[in-house]
Amino acid sequence: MGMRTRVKFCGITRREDAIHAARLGADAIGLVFYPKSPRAVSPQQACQIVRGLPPFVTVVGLFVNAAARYLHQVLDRVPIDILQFHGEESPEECNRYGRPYVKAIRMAEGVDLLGLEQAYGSASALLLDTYQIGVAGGTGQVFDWSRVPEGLSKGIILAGGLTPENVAQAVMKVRPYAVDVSGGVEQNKGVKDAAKMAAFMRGVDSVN
Ligand SMILES: O=C(O)c1ccccc1NCC(=O)[C@H](O)[C@H](O)COP(=O)(O)O
Repeated sequence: MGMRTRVKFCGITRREDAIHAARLGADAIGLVFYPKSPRAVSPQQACQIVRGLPPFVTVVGLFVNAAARYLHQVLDRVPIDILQFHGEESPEECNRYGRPYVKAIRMAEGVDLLGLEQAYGSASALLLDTYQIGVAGGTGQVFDWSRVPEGLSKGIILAGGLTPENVAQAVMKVRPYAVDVSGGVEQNKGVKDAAKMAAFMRGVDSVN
């Protein structure tokens, strides 16, 4: 049996969704600190969401080209375990906070993943997300999974348009370290659907 694929539920805005994620055995929840996102949370909301979360559920703080000052403000207030940079942050910027981080790569045409893996050598993992002009992330669209090259040495976090229906196929095809989902388990933007979250976990477990 191979290693179990980790699961991250991203764009959590309600405490009950965070607790449900933990009960289902999710490995991580993502909080979006990007004011333009419909799933954005303030530091205060974030603290309420993670309060009472059981241990060993990783809290990921997602930022898009954020000012260092804002990022420090969030880190001072919210117990974040790992940063996710979802914009055009350079490796130097990602390293500036002395915290583990994941770098999101939008799968635009011609993207050189092997080169990016070298450039972001200090990243814990690369997160691969769908490229859509003018949208920073949370597109709800899949990209062509066959574009993930073999020979990457870091774990891949697969994102972009995953759903309870397609996640098993995605895991079989890409064999990622983890899968990351937002829109595919929502009722409305920012509001997760408990049944869809459970179905998503079952989809992942069906392959492991
Ligand atoms: O969720 C957002 O609104 C968002 C905005 C800007 C940058 C990133 C954003 N979300 C990132 C994610 O939630 C994940 O990449 C997600 O797994 C992909 O989203 P989805 O296709 O909806 O599953």
